[in-house]
This record gives sequence, structure tokens and C-alpha cells, in this order.
Amino acid sequence: MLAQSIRFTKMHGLGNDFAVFDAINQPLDFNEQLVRQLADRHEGIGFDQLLLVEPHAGDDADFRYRIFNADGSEVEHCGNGARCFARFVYEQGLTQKTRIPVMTESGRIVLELTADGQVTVNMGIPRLEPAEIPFIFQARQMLYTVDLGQDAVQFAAVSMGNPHAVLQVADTQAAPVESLGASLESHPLFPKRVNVGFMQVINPQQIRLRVFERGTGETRACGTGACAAVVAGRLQGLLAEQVQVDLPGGRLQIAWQGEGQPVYMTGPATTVYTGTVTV
Ligand SMILES: N[C@H](CCC[C@H](N)C(=O)O)C(=O)O
Repeated sequence: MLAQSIRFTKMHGLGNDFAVFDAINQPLDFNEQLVRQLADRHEGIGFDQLLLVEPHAGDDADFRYRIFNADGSEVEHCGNGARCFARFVYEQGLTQKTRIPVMTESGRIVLELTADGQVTVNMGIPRLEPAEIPFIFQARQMLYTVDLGQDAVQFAAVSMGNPHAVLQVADTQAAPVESLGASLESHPLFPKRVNVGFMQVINPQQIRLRVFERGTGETRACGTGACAAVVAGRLQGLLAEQVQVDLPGGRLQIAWQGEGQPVYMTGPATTVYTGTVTV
């Protein structure tokens, strides 16, 4: 097959990094193996996720954007990616709007580019029934206890369109993110695997959070993970409506009024460079 040179833009949201591809103005066809190859930080571009910007027929959204983890798996939602998507389509002149509706695998979301250079995203309504996560458990609980062989682990389960397990820890720095994150990520009770958050409550308006992401491993920030942690914390009566979430890569502002309401996330989106890659 002839080699093809395709344009991409490297971006990040608090260090959670992306390669963003315009599939409106250039024909693109990615498969799992190619995504993995491009994700490689030595032989490829290197990123946590690949974002694909596509046209959307219909008046409910202007674009569709698809998300692929570094392992090539396509996923439903990406909070940091949504903010970078909004900045990308605006900076590339694909839209003049600052309020941008977009279709994702998990449904329609609305992104707002604010005057201070941040992006606010209506992340949708969290889903809490085990079947909606999906998580194999007989009934919804505030906290689930699962036996991991040598010891049991307790967590909340939340879907932001993508699955999250949220554990509360005394100190995120000392949390077994790599080992426990990896064993929970692929636990059979999560048929679509799961993102694993380690949350330390500082006070009702502030948490620290580290996330072992499904299909990628620990990232420097996770937007859907920040939303899921605030939902889990609020349902346990630990957190207020507006929470500062301090991740290794920086701070997100999360707001949630309660069950049945959408979660709002505000944070930065940074463009690093634009390049071409030969595939
Ligand atoms: N690893 C996630 C997708 C990316 C989410 C994360 N980068 C974010 O900012 O929400 C999953 O498999 O559901």
C-alpha cells in the first residue's frame, strides 16, 4: 500500500495528551493496530488517546468526534479530549462558534470556549445502575466490596458514558495505582474493563485524584475520572456541589447538583504543535 502523509495536531489537557486528526478534510481510516503503532512514544507520535474529528449529518450537532485509547480500543467519552476537541475545531477554523454541540459514542455533549481560554463541558448525566456501568452486581450500592484474592477492595461505580471505579484513599501519593489499577481495570466483573480512580478528600470543596485509565494506564489527568470521583464523593456525603480536583497534571473545576443532573467540567486545553505522520 502506498505510504500516506496525514496531518495531526498534538494537544493536551493537563498533561493527558492527544493526537487530533481532521477526518473532514482528509480521508482517514484507522484500525486498532495503526492506533497502537501511532500511540507508541518511541516509534510513533506518542499519546494517551487519538481523537478523530468527523462531520455529523443532522442539526443536533456540528461534528462527531471519536476517541481511541493507546491500546487501540475505541471508547465512549473523554473529558480532557472534549476540551481539546473544542479548541481544535475553533483554531482550525472548522467552526466560528464558541458554543459547540458534538456527537460522541456516549451521545451529544455541548462544549463552551470561555473568554479566559478555558473550556466548560456539559459532561452529561452520570449513570449509576450496575448494568449501565457496566458492572456485574445484583443491585446498585453506594460502595461495592470485591474480593481480589489476597484482600478485598471497596469502590463506587459510576458511568460518565465510560466506566469508572472510584476508591477513596488516605494519600494519593502512597496509593497502589499501578498494581491495584491494573488488576481492577481488567477484572471480570467489568465486562468492558474500567477506569480506576484513587481519590483523597482534602475537604468538601477539594480532592486529590490519580487515575489508572482503561486502555492506557495512569495518565497525568482524566476528565471523566474527575467527574466520576466528584459524583461518587457527593453520593457518599463527602463533597460539596463545586469541587476543585487536583490531578498530577493540574486542576479541574467540577460541578454537580445531584442525581439526574449533568456534571459540568471546566479546565484548559493546550495546543502543542501540528505535524504530519507517514502511515
Ligand atoms: N481511558 C478512558 C478514555 C479517556 C478518558 C480520559 N482521558 C478523560 O479525560 O476522560 C476510557 O477508556 O474510558
